Amino acid sequence: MDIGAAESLQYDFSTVKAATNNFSEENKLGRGGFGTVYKGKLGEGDHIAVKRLALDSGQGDVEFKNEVLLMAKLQHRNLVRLLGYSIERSERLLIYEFMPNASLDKFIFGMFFKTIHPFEYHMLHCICRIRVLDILF
Ligand SMILES: Nc1ncnc2c1ncn2[C@@H]1O[C@H](COP(=O)(O)OP(=O)(O)OP(=O)(O)O)[C@@H](O)[C@H]1O
Repeated sequence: MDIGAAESLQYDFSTVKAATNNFSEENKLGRGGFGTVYKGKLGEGDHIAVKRLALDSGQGDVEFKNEVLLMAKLQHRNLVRLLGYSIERSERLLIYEFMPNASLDKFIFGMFFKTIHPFEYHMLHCICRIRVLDILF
């Protein structure tokens, strides 16, 4: 793994915590198989979506950073960008660009892929979270 590249994607945990108003209920966007997602805003910058991974993932730091690096390298106009990650003790956060119409993507993705196995569905959905607005308009 390119440690330098991984470190450059790392966000300060307290900054992300503050950006999501301390992971407040009001900032909650939804919950998936791996944890809860919160809306946040970094300073005067764009909105972000922060996935707070469930604490019992059992994944080591190196594996986690490897996956983040891999996901961050996947860039396409119809893929939601992973901006970075944050780690503090057992806490792991994934920071994505915010998609205003995220709830629609599940519906559309489901229409196309609902016949495949749930695990494959989950993996595909993780990789291909669709930028619904881009596709529809
Ligand atoms: N980048 C994002 N921008 C805006 N909302 C998001 C974003 N990512 C996730 N969400 C919201 O958070 C919810 C949970 O997302 P998450 O990716 O954790 O799980 P999921 O897609 O519902 O299921 P799975 O865990 O099986 O992938 C989504 O349904 C969506 O409403």
